[in-house]
Amino acid sequence: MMQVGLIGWRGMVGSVLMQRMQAEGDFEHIAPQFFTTSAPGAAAPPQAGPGARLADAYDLARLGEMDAILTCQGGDYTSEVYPRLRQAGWNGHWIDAASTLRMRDDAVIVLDPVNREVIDARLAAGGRTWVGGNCTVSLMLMALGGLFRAGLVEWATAMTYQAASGAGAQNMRELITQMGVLHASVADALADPASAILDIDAQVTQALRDPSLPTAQFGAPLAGSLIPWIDKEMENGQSREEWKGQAETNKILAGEQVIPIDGICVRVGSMRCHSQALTMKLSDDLALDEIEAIIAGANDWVRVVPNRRDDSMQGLTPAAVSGTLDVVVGRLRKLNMGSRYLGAFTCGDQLLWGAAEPLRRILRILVETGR
Ligand SMILES: NC(=O)C1=CN([C@@H]2O[C@H](COP(=O)(O)OP(=O)(O)OC[C@H]3O[C@@H](n4cnc5c(N)ncnc54)[C@H](OP(=O)(O)O)[C@@H]3O)[C@@H](O)[C@H]2O)C=CC1
Ligand SMILES: N[C@@H](CC(=O)OP(=O)(O)O)C(=O)O
Repeated sequence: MMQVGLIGWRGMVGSVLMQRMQAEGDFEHIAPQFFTTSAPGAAAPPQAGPGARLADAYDLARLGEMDAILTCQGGDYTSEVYPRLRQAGWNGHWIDAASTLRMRDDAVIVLDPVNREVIDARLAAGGRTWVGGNCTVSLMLMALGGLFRAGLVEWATAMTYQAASGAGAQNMRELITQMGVLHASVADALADPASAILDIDAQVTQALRDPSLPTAQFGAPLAGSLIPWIDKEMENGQSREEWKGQAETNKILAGEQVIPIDGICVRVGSMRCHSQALTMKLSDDLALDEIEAIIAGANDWVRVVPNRRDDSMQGLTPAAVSGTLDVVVGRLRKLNMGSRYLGAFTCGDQLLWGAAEPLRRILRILVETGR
């Protein structure tokens, strides 16, 4: 059985990964060894078998015994351990949630419902480094990969509405705490049907701007507001999250021509679903029902939501898809700019297809192909 080292398994992404691996019976096909950066020697999760202990995630010798290592520990861990392990001659499979290695030539960004043939080609060529994509990019391609793969997208803009979870567990907590503070600031007035809404609004705005509102994680109020910047600044005026849109999409698709992709990435008060409003220029003037069929036929998880008010309000939202593997696409229509300009709105769980699921699936592919 394949010896698989798991690192970062108790973090937020790692916990979702563990749930999915358990649900899909993945542990029956591997011999797991759980590692830790904080508590070597402590009891390992039950999947490791009776009496199993956590190994030290910085113990290169122990890591080197693994056939595959799957880490959700973060970029600092990858930067510290990956080069040293490879320099020491370790030739196992490294599977990673962090962005650190994504753009390296020897790494494949894995999203097998979209780029299985890229994965297979690299496997056949002896590939050993597999990295999950940026959540926004992976979710866009799960939603609209059919159009991209059919060569129909000349360019695209993605205007995003990204969940707190993309910034980490502490940020999710801070969002809810902010919501609570705002509510508490007007709870009495809310309970009184006769109170004036403009007074309530003024109190909420005051609470939003008050230095006592907890903002240590986001650096700004998110509840009752939004934050139009995600990740670092690039010199060209993009945020790094926006830069990833074109860079990672084109690497995943591995096409011959670069498809221009750009947009503005915005953090909103959603818990764990990223949404995106897209404009695409198509290379062909296809009928809308043909477009919908191409999108819907691309993989088993994408679901086209009819462009109707009720369907959109009930089915095309974080509330509808959170915690599921469904990736919904709707608001599909030709825009006023012309018949080759398509509008779309998509939503998906950023901890599932945006983070854990592509990693779980590449591990399963490695197990099944015996590479
Ligand atoms: N958040 C996201 O949406 C995405 C994240 N990623 C990548 O995944 C990495 C990990 O992200 P995320 O899962 O959010 O990170 P977390 O902060 O939730 O977990 C990272 C590690 O922190 C340690 N830790 C310390 N205290 C706790 C605690 N109370 N509960 C759980 N773990 C704790 C654990 O290491 P130990 O057990 O060794 O102590 C854990 O593995 C990111 O750095 C990023 O590179 C990729 C895609 C999306
Ligand atoms: N940056 C994403 C989360 C993510 O996937 O990041 P990365 O590309 O570093 O894995 C967000 O904040 O929503």
